[in-house]
Amino acid sequence: RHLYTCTQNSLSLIISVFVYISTFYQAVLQALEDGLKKADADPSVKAVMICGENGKFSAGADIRGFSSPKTLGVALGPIVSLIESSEKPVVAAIEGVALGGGLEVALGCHYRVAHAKARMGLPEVTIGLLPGAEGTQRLPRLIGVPAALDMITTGKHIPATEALKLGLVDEIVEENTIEAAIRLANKVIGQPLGPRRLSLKPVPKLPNMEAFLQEAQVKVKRQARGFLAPELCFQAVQAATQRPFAEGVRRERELFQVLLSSGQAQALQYAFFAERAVHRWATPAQPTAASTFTVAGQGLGTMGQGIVTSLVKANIPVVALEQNLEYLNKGRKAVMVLLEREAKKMEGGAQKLDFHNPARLQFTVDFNLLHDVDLVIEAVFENMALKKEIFHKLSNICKPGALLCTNTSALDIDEIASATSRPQQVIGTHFFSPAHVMRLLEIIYGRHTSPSAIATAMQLAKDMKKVGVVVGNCFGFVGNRMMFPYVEQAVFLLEEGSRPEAVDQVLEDFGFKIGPFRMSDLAGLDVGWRSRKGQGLTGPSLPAGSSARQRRGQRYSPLPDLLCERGRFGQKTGKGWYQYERAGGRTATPDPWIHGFLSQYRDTHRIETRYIDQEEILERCLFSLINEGFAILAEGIASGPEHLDVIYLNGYGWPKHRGGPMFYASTVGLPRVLAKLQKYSEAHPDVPKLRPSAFLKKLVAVGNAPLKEWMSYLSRQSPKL
Ligand SMILES: CCCCCCCC/C=C\C=C\CC(=O)SCCNC(=O)CCNC(=O)[C@H](O)C(C)(C)COP(=O)(O)OP(=O)(O)OC[C@H]1O[C@@H](n2cnc3c(N)ncnc32)[C@H](O)[C@@H]1OP(=O)(O)O
Repeated sequence: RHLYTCTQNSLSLIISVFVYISTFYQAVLQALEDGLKKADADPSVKAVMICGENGKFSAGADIRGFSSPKTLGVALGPIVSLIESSEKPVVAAIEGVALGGGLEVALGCHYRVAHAKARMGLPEVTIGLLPGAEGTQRLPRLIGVPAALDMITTGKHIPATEALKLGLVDEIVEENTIEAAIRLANKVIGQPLGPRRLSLKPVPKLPNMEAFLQEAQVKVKRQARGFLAPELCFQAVQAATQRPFAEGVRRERELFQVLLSSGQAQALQYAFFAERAVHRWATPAQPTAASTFTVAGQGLGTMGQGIVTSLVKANIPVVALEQNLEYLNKGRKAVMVLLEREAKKMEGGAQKLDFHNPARLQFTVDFNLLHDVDLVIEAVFENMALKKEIFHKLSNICKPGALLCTNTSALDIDEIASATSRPQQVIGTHFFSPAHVMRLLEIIYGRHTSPSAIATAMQLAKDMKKVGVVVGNCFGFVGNRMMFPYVEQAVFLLEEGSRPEAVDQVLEDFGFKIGPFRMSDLAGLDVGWRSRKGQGLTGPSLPAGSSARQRRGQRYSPLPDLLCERGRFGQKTGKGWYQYERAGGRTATPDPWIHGFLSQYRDTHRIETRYIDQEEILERCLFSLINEGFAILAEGIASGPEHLDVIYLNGYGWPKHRGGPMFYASTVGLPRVLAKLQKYSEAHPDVPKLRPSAFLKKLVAVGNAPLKEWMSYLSRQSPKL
């Protein structure tokens, strides 16, 4: 909004462009263009400095504006060229963030000065696009192909210190960035600008450029699994290595248009805002212990270790408790290994991990040390009796205001709370494994959980840099409840004639990192087996005379139980739905034993084997999961479809470029989802999860309502959501 220019010795005017989350970026671009032209034409102006406002350079374009193609990055390209071609040195003063179009503007400048705390990146790939304002052509010329490819295909934000090492910025400062940029501008007045114009520079050569690119392309393709943007980002950078600048820019624009019309960009942009909408979710109450928790982690198994590690990473003081010294020492060792690893990753960054200080992290077997903590996260074995015993003890020992959280993936929060004298302070916190890596935290409120307890758990998620999603209490909550019918269909498909590798392949082609059978093998088949035994579906508590393939009048497949009875627990035993090179091995190979076992099983149960095509595999698995999502919304277990999508994107490996299951359903079209469910349900009348939910039917009946209107068709919402 202001134009300062540097005269020989004094500062008179600076362009200050604020494009942080602005919906007016067209106006900003115009102002930038006008200001530059004015500065160029004014002989009293000797140099130009571009900065942001309020300590932020630019977060790039307003993502909401991407729905109208005319207002896109391509409009920025000529302005970046204009900056670069200026006859007066232009210096970028980068504070806060320089992202996307913001960083492309900085790349057009002849010099870049950054504050030590600034972050830079080209995150377009994460919203399904590529840097379309010549960034894919300038960045490799500045920092080389490997580093540029890494930044552009991952979209990662890098700290200023790393940017300096890469040569992305010329200088970093701890104090006033703008003054430093002006100093630099004054210093370079009169120096030749040719060598500072990135479009004129060759892309730095690599001795093995072709081999490097080939390898990089394979890696990008492997990781992308149908997600177009990383591959097209790669192609744009590759063009920089093969063509002159202007031709590279033309290629960049072509690829940008492909992405824009792919549908994937819309899905990713939906996901971006869905995550923020879930973050914004608030109860009328305030958190009781915001940001000053002392947390006790109870139980140092795999989950507990991850939870303690993420608490320490979040700079929250932790008391880690185990039931005996043997388990404590084992847990402590594992936590220390994780923390050392995390500390290494953070080396060179602004933040240090403080975990050798007993005031920050303490290990104990003494329950009484929990007396003063603000919040406890219990992470013991998934067993109701054990959890109730612990909650009873916690309720007696912890101070009156302390929040009691249980890490459970399916158990009833109300029943756990009933063991305490303070059910209003009991809440479920479902972490995902590995808990120090996975961002999702399902926060489950019970019948008596108070709004301030929910607010405190949300605050905890925020402090731990996790995506907290508040949901109601039901078996499996949201994520696992939707997962059950998906896995159930996968197993039914095996009964009917498919193979684990065929089902997995279809879902991996859809974009999941691993299909349901690889996932079961990884998680351990015994986990579900234990749960089914607990529910009386298999094992000794199964009533005598039960039919092998029916439970409570519904279709049931005993296949996973039969595998467990044979000791096939998955990766840990070297055999499950696949075979592995050894117990604990990770390379899954189709197992002829399983194929033989399945055909014998079909013979025994007189099931006619049939060929099942990819469409049926995909639809039965995904539509049954989505159908459950509609039931969850109708029951008021979640606030809206965005919440379900955020859970699936952050906790269940749902491919981001498909926007989440409910968004996906909206792109397929609800009438089609309904018609397919009806068809499969008629073919399998004993499978209730294929019966279309009443809410889905209603949305179709009102004319395929758009996703953002779905909730308005429900009369009942949970009072706590
Ligand atoms: C001086 C230089 C001039 C430069 C001119 C640039 C003109 C650009 C022209 C063309 C460019 C095209 C390419 C692009 O730039 S694509 C966009 C690339 N940028 C991004 O992807 C950044 C996305 N945002 C983030 O990563 C984060 O929001 C961050 C900026 C790091 C801030 O994080 P945090 O502090 O955690 O805050 P939130 O994420 O919660 O965001 C706060 C609210 O702001 C909304 N937001 C953020 N970024 C954008 C955006 N780019 N467009 C629209 N809205 C954005 C976000 O939704 C939050 O709002 P709400 O809670 O209401 O949803």
